[in-house]
Amino acid sequence: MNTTFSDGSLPAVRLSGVRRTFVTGRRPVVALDSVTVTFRTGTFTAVMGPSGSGKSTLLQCAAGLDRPDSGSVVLGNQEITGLREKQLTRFRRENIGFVFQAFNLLPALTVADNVGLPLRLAGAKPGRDRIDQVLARVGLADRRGQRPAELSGGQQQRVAIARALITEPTVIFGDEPTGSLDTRSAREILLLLREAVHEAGRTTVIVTHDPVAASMADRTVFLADGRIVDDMKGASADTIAERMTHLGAWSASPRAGEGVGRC
Ligand SMILES: Nc1ncnc2c1ncn2[C@@H]1O[C@H](COP(=O)(O)OP(=O)(O)OP(=O)(O)O)[C@@H](O)[C@H]1O
Repeated sequence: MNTTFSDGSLPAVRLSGVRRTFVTGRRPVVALDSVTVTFRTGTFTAVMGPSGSGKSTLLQCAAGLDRPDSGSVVLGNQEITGLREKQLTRFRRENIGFVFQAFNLLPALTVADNVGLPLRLAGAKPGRDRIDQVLARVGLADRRGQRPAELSGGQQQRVAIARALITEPTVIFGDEPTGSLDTRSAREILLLLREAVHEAGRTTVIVTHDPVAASMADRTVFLADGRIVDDMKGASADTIAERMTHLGAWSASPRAGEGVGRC
């Protein structure tokens, strides 16, 4: 059951006591250790932490792409951990938008067909006006007939954002959405995500290694060893980078020091 915050806002996503363990070798790896966190409607949150701290697992569980061993995930008013696979797939299609580091566009389809794909998969015929409207929002109105390979990385990611927006999802999840982009394109993508939050009221949660990207979110949640160890609102890139340094992020990560001051 969802509760309302004192300012009247609703939680878009609530994870309660979420635990996720992977067993591959002899010892189980606890990727998430009783994580409880709420993402409010109309907010932009960045999830940071050292490599292997559980960021992607958190995102996957929150988005219903992975199932926790225990605990609950409520998206809007729907508890998703108990849904059967078919119901979950349908729920994801209708309520969640995804943006991945690798864009995940279909190369044989035009930009317009890529953007309309989530509606087609849901059995609806995407209207041309609707697609054009969303493409205009990401600044690609004149690219509707092109194939992804004819676009830059930043433009491809803008197509992926348009595809995520077309169903007007409750939540947009991004797993390192700026990880493959140059500084300028990364900033443009983050501004678009911010616009989706602050102008259209979407809730957005991204995983990032970049303190500058995180500083463009309203809030940064820090993970270490599968637990939430800090939660900052409106922090600067320097403050976020310092926190990451204290978590041993740069020394433990193969991406040592990467990201600071990227955007
Ligand atoms: N499918 C899997 N099978 C086995 N172990 C996994 C699996 N997925 C994640 N893990 C383990 O769970 C832990 C958390 O992984 P996760 O990918 O969530 O971390 P992360 O913070 O996103 O890391 P990175 O920043 O390097 O992408 C790691 O120890 C990882 O090896």
